[in-house]
Amino acid sequence: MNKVGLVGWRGMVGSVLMERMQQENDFDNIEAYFFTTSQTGQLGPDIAGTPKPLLDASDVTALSQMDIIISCQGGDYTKSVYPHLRESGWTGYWIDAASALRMESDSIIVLDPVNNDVIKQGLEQGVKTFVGGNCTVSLMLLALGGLFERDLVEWVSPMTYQAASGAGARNMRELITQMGEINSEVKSLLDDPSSAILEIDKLVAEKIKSDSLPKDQFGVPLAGSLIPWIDVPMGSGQSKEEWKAQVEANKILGSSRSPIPIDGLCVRVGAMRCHSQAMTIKLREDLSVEEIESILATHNEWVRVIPNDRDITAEELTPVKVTGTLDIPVGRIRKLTMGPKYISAFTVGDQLLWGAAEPLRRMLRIIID
Ligand SMILES: NC(=O)C1=CN([C@@H]2O[C@H](COP(=O)(O)OP(=O)(O)OC[C@H]3O[C@@H](n4cnc5c(N)ncnc54)[C@H](OP(=O)(O)O)[C@@H]3O)[C@@H](O)[C@H]2O)C=CC1
Ligand SMILES: N[C@@H](CC(=O)OP(=O)(O)O)C(=O)O
Repeated sequence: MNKVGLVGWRGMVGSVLMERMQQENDFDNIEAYFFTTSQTGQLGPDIAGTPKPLLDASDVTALSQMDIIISCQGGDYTKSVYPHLRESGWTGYWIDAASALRMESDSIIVLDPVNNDVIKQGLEQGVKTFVGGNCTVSLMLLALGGLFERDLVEWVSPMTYQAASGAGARNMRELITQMGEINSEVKSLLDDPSSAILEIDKLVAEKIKSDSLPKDQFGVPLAGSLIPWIDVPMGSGQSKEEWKAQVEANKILGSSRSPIPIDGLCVRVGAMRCHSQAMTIKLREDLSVEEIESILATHNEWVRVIPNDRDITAEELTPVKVTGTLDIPVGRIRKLTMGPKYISAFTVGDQLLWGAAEPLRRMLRIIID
């Protein structure tokens, strides 16, 4: 059995990965070793047989005993350990959630329902580094996979509504705390049906703007508001999150032709762990909505086309419906007034599952099966 080293297993992405690996009995097919950056020697998780002491995640000699390493520890860890490990002569498989190695020429961004052929070809050619894609990119490609597969997309402009989880566990806590504090501020007025809504609104606005609202993580309020910027600025005027859409999507697709333009604005909203995206798409052909729906629905087993109906959309095409599942609903598909080749679509996906952990878990299975 392959020796598999797990780094970052107790973080948010890592915990979701552990859960999925248990659900799919992946531990039956590997010899698991748990590493840590902060708890060396402490007893590891009760996941894969008898708990063993945790190994030091900075110990290149210990890491190099592994056939496969999966890291959900983050980009700083990858940058500090990966080069030394490779320099030491280690030729095992490195599977990573962090963005650090995504655009390297000797790595493949993994999303096997979309680029299984690229992955298989890479394995045959001896590629050993496989990285999960940015969450919004992976979720968009799973939703629109059918159109990309048939080369029907001339360009896409995704406008995102990204959940707090993308910024980390502490940010999720901060969002809920903000929500609670805002509610507390007007609780007695809310309980009184005859109270004036404008008074409630005034107090809520004052609370959101006040210094007493906790905002150490996001820097500004998120509850009752939104943040139209994610990650650092690029010289192009894009945020880094926006820049990733085109470069990563085209790398995943492995297209040999000139890159498909993919660009839009990325916005943080007060959802917990599901990212949503409203997309304007220019197709290369004038297809009927029925044809488009059929192409999308048959691409992979997780995508679900939601009819462009008000009640069904409100029930099925929301973060609340999708959270904790591998479903990728895509709806609001209709022709736009700009012309017959312009369509809209809206999609939602769990950014910790398909957006982070699941592509890594599936890559492990591709290697070991
Ligand atoms: N959050 C996201 O949406 C996505 C994240 N990623 C990538 O995954 C990386 C990890 O992200 P994420 O899982 O959110 O990071 P977390 O902050 O949840 O976990 C990272 C590490 O922090 C350490 N840690 C310290 N205190 C705790 C604690 N109380 N509970 C759990 N872990 C603790 C753990 O390392 P140790 O056990 O060694 O101390 C853990 O592996 C990111 O840096 C990013 O590169 C990729 C896609 C999406
Ligand atoms: N940047 C994403 C989460 C993330 O970790 O992305 P990446 O894996 O590309 O660094 C978000 O904030 O929603």
